[in-house]
Amino acid sequence: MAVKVAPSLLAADFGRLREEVARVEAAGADLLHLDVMDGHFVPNITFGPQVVAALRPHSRLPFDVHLMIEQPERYAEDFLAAGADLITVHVEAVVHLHRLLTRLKERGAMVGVALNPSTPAVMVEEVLPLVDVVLVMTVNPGFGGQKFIPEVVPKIARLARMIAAKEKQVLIEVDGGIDAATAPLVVEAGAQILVAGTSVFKADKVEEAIRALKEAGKGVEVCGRNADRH
Ligand SMILES: O=C(CO)[C@@H](O)[C@H](O)COP(=O)(O)O
Ligand SMILES: [Fe+2]
Repeated sequence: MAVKVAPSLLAADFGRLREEVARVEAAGADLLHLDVMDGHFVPNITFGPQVVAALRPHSRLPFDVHLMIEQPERYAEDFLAAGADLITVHVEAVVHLHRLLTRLKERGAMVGVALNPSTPAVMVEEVLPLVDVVLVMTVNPGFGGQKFIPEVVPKIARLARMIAAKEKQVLIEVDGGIDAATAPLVVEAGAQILVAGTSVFKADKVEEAIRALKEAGKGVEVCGRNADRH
């Protein structure tokens, strides 16, 4: 499968969100990554479902909503109603994860589970049959423009092996500090969706930045086989 690129709106100009979405869509983005932060789970606050709903009519891209909030079970359905296609919750933020994922799947959503850099891969093993995506944070969540944490790469490979053993299609998404230099490392370990904020929105040429991320995936076999090297 070709690597997909999900520009993170966190690095966009918040005064011109609609134009910024159009800019990355025209430049070849595959999904739009929307970071929701509550000032509790992470030390930063972004936006709520109203912003997602306001952007929804202006883009054909699948909306990939990354909830960095406590008690996501209180708000996840509001984001679905606002137009999220894929909704991702942090395993560290939910007590009854199986219940929440089941409820969201029943609503027809694509669902993801996210892991902070310090959270082991095994924390998602029991819910793999319920999810479409595992989001591996390659920075500590809360801010854009942080430095990629290379120690997370072996966890991507472990997850890829875990998924291959279950014979269920689950995509691995990576988020934080992804650019043309770090993308090959995560793709080789098994990542299939690359979230990129700074390296896309702050690039001189957005189209070239997206192309460079996709190129990073070419010639690298993904998902499981290369994972054995780690
Ligand atoms: O979820 C987050 C941060 O918590 C990310 O989605 C960032 O927005 C990625 O930004 P860059 O590291 O690519 O600048
Ligand atoms: Fe994110």
